[in-house]
Amino acid sequence: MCITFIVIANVLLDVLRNDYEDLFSVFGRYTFDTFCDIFVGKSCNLQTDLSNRLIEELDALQKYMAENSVVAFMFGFPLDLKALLTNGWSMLSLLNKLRKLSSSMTAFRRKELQEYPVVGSQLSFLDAMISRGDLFHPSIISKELLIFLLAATDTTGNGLTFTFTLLGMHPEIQKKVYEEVITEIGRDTPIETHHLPKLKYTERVISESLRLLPPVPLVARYLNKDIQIGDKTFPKGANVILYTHALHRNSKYWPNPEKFDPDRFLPEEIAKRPPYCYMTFSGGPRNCIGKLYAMMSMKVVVANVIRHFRISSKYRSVDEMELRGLITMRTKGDIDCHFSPRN
Ligand code: HEM
Repeated sequence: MCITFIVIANVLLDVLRNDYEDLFSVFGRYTFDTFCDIFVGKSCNLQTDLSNRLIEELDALQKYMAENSVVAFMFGFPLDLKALLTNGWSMLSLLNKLRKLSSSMTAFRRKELQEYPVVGSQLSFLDAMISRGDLFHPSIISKELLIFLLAATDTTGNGLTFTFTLLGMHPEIQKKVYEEVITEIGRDTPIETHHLPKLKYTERVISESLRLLPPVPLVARYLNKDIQIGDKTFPKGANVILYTHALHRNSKYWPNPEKFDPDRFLPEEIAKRPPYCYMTFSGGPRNCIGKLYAMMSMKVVVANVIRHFRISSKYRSVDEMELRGLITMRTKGDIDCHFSPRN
């Protein structure tokens, strides 16, 4: 898996050397390409094929879905009529396009597997589902694939965009990450799986970035029984939103919460906090299944990019970013973060 991240992260270096439109799309394209290789077993090359607008379309879809569901959630209507009339058709046609994409990926892989069977660790996630027809009915395989595609792409892509921006805002922290990467891996040595556990400071930086700017700012639950919290009862049947973004800025758990301080994630500091005050990947039985995959992917990219580029940003505090929290969080417009090649 690590080798796929590396190969695709090397293409990313070329992307960053040239002009690009929007940084969220750049990292979204990287995550989508790794997803296709690892989960589907098919290269998609979105990083180089800029005519393919899938990442931008995913963002538009999210906007439409959020407009509909937020109002539905607030007023209990099944859908917001105004939003539905203005963008309902676009939303449905984008959803349909994604369903078709996921079905065609499944059909493609099913055919390939018949012609060139693969076994064991060579199986992609999709191959594994296809080859276990006893567990996965064909009709649910492409739906599962689509859920993973949606859950994996924006989240990791936005997390990377925020991490680099925070590194650009904090040159002293950037220097420490650079030094760790050069000491533990070197400038040109290909990154391998065994290097990753050594990047302890880099990992703290990523965790802290995901605290301060969580790519998924909230999680939702439907209560199937009454829940008592302190002196409040939340009734059965209610929809509840847990606002991760606010929890991560609560000074009771995170002193000076707006400060970017990776040492909050030193083992001894983690031990001082209740575990559920860090909800980037949610918690409990329905937490994020892709957490380790995401952390591995992000570590590879941060290490590979930082040894080739200096990063800068004009922001002096996270308050200066105009954030837009829908299903995932990003900035309203372009984010200010720049990459200049190291000599
Ligand atoms: C930085 C990157 C990521 C973040 C911040 C993130 C965060 C989350 C959060 C907050 C949830 C909601 C869980 C809940 O409702 O309690 C979730 C669900 C999920 N995530 Fe992630 N995720 C990330 C990357 C990934 C990746 C890379 C994958 C796939 C490889 C993935 C797959 C999933 C799936 C399938 C679910 C649904 C789980 C379920 O409902 O049972 N995520 N993620």
